[in-house]
Amino acid sequence: MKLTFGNMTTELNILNIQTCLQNSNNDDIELDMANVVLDVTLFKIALCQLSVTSEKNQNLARADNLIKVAAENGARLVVLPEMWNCPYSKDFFAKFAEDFDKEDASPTFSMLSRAAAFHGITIVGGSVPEWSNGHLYNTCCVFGADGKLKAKHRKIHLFDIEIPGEISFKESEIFAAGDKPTIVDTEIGRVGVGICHDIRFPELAMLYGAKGAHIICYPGAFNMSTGELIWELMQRIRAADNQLFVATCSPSRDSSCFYPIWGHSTLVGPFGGITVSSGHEETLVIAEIDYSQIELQRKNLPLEKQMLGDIYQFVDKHNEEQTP
Ligand SMILES: NC(=O)CC(=O)C(=O)O
Repeated sequence: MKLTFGNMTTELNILNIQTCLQNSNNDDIELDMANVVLDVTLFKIALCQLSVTSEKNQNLARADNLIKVAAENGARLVVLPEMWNCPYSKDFFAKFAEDFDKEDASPTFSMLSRAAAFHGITIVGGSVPEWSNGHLYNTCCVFGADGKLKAKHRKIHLFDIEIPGEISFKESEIFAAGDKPTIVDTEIGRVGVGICHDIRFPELAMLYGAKGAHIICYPGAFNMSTGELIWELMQRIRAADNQLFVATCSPSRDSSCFYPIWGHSTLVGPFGGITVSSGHEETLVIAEIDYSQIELQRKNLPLEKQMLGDIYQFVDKHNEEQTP
């Protein structure tokens, strides 16, 4: 297993990782953002770019282990990929799905909850297929450091694509779509959640930005065609437009499967620059997040003040209110 930091990929070596981390102090600061007061503004995030197999138990064990390594290396927020307990394939989604309301019957839910509590970390649990009331969803669970479920995001925008000769895939043939955005207060700040194709819809990210998100996490599994073209672009523009952090986490690539995945799990800062990005192999990416960068970027370039509300306005339909 490799570990990635900045431009460097290394065999797991704790000293190496830590000497590469930015030298910054740990002073807590208060952010003037949507009245959110945080007690942590500088912390490590881990992106678990997992290799996914057709053995669910193996996938769970791999994820459990990578979460442990991430926590041992100081990560306070761990993000998993889209569809990490199950191959990204219509042949597997229903077979691997779990009903989270029956916790005893949901090994995935139990493992994530236990790991979050044991390590005292926040986990954005990637996504897995969920059964609920006869429907199948592509769902991300967020667990707090006490192991309790904090939020559940069901992929809102299902990925239907038809590029002749390249790719044909219709999630809507098997999944039902989620019907609401997900923004949640955690120990490491206010987190907006989207799953893969959700990243293509700027309004969702704007909504999270307007509601004071510090970071948007997008577990994703972009394919080879769209991955090369726009995976990085999407993340950078969502971060730059909204002046916040964006983290993506993908499964690693298996070139022999029906849906080879692009990989390249990434952290982007509020200036739109890439903090760290992986290749396509299995890896654990650890990086430092400093929320004072959000404040700095917004002070240097006050987009919110420069917006022309009398010419255009963003309407938050979900709450039937206008923001900002
Ligand atoms: N899983 C997805 O939603 C894939 C996607 O968006 C892509 O472009 O690939």
